[in-house]
Amino acid sequence: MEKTSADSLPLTVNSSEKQETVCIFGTGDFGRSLGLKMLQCGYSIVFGSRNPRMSSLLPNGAEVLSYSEAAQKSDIIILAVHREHYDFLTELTELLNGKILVDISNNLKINQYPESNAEYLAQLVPGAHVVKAFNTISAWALQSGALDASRQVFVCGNDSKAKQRVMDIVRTLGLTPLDQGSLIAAKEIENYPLQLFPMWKFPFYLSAILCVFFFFYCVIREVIYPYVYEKKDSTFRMAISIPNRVFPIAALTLLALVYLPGVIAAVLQLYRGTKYRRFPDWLDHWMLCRKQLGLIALGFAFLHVIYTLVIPIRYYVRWTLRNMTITQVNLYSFIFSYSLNQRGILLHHSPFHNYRKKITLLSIFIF
Ligand SMILES: NC(=O)C1=CN([C@@H]2O[C@H](COP(=O)(O)OP(=O)(O)OC[C@H]3O[C@@H](n4cnc5c(N)ncnc54)[C@H](OP(=O)(O)O)[C@@H]3O)[C@@H](O)[C@H]2O)C=CC1
Ligand SMILES: [Fe+3]
Repeated sequence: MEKTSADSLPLTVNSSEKQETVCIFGTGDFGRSLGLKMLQCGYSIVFGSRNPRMSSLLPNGAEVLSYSEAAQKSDIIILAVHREHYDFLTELTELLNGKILVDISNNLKINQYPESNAEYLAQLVPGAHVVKAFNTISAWALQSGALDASRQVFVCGNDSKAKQRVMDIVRTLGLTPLDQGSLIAAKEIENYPLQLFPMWKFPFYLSAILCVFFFFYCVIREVIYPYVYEKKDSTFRMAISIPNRVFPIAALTLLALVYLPGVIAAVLQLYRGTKYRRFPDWLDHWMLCRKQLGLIALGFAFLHVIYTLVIPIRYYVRWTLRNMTITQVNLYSFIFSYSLNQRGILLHHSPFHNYRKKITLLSIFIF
């Protein structure tokens, strides 16, 4: 009873090829979004549901059956059900023997259960090949297509063939699979969505270290050194001048760190003579957080702009300018008075004396 609609036209698979059937258990938000995306990418979808007749809003072209009927239609089953409701699977253990079960579930708290949801699933259905995937992709991102922020799908599992098949699906959906190893890694993967900004940790620490280093370097050069050698107190520089020197240095250093891993990767590929070998972990991680490094660099550049705009209105700068003006006005009026004096005009009885004061006050007001 398969319907075809514009929604379900294959984008990446040749329509003459036989469509691979994938089963999705659960017709909730995530199940529906994933089902629609997979239909669009050329898969044939069978939903498993507690109430196949009641299920509404399902994408056109998908079949809805009971859990046991749906399980028989495919050897790969994606579980879009919360962990707390996994119990019903124990009745299906026979049916699920040898099948690939994809666990996409998340928890509400970090380390909520002693074992990961994927490992729990593997215990419930020992005959199935459990693979963890998709938990870092939201239903909204799948629907809206706004996947730029979360293209990465972390995949792990004990059976390499099963894992490979899931990674193929991930690629077909236009996402990037990242092999995280065996099912033990599931616990960490399940914690990712609960950690605030996981990819921001390294860039954040790095920029903090850079700032502290350059700040102390500038303090030594511009505050401690003048104090020791000239007994000059320049501590006020620590508020604006020095940070305004640190921000652009940090921004440029971070920008360089955004481009550097690409160059290292290119050199490594040339050296190895192939682009099909994994980069070392440190380079992989560095490449993955380039966007964050770039955004922090942009933040520093922005701070540099604000501080640069603030500098001319600072008391110290205004005071220096005023002093300079007063000195200049005094000098010119002295020269002027001197030349008048030379011509025999009595300085203190002439109107120029008062005039000189006015010029000085006017200049101060202007500056
Ligand atoms: N929503 C999201 O953005 C994301 C969700 N996930 C994970 O996907 C899984 C599903 O999430 P989501 O679709 O949002 O959740 P929903 O609550 O929208 O859907 C859960 C589905 O589970 C099925 N189900 C099976 N047994 C039960 C039961 N006893 N009680 C209630 N429902 C049951 C139901 O389908 P039916 O009625 O057809 O039987 C239900 O629609 C969760 O594990 C979640 O952590 C992961 C990443 C993102
Ligand atoms: Fe500048």
